[in-house]
Amino acid sequence: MAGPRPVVCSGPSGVGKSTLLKKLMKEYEGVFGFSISHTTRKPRPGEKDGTDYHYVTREVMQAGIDNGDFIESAEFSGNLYGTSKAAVQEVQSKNLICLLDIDMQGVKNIKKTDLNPMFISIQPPSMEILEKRLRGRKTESEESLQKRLQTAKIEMEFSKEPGVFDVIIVNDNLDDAYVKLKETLKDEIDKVKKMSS
Ligand SMILES: Nc1nc2c(ncn2[C@@H]2O[C@H](COP(=O)(O)OP(=O)(O)O)[C@@H](O)[C@H]2O)c(=O)[nH]1
Ligand SMILES: Nc1ncnc2c1ncn2[C@@H]1O[C@H](COP(=O)(O)OP(=O)(O)O)[C@@H](O)[C@H]1O
Repeated sequence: MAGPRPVVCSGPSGVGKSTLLKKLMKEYEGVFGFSISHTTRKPRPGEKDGTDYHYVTREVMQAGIDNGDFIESAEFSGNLYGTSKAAVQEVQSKNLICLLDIDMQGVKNIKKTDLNPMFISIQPPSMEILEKRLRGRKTESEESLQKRLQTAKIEMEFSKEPGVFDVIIVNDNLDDAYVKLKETLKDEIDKVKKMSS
């Protein structure tokens, strides 16, 4: 039987998706499970293979895609990213709320599947603040940063299309955005807690 309804979080690079999702998983251990995507990008300092992503070569990833192992996949800023069927099944088999952190193309493609998640858009207060956060993270080269900012503009336009997202959260003050995220997910959190008690 299918578990609780999955949750998709999407938004431009540097907006704070990972920060918010990590907070959520820390506070609600045993409620949420992260869908660990595959990517061809290199791990950043502090990122762990099998926790943040499965880091693979383009050849391995493409073979998996050709083999039908992925629910969706996309090219983002020169790298491949994708959600494997196994990643989602792993979380759902434990009856946890499956959290997916995916880009705009992933959102479009997931809408064509029967996953039926809640779609949440995380937005920056402004493009200036987004750039400041991305620079402050110190993970990107100038070239990668510019690419991400270009894509961010397209993602921001997409998020304004009616009916794409169920909820829009502006991540200005982190604590406020986190409270809004928790409020959005309150009913699902309560359901999972009740089932496991
Ligand atoms: N379509 C899709 N996008 C993904 C997947 N995993 C991560 N992404 C997106 O890829 C983009 C780049 O992710 P990442 O390299 O970790 O950079 P960050 O967003 O700046 O932390 C982000 O928009 C993620 O949401 C996936 O499995 N599928
Ligand atoms: N509300 C916020 N105010 C200030 N800085 C933030 C806020 N949310 C996240 N950050 C910082 O912005 C940077 C990008 O956040 P991150 O979670 O990596 O974004 P994403 O996963 O969306 O790419 C990180 O350095 C993070 O600590």
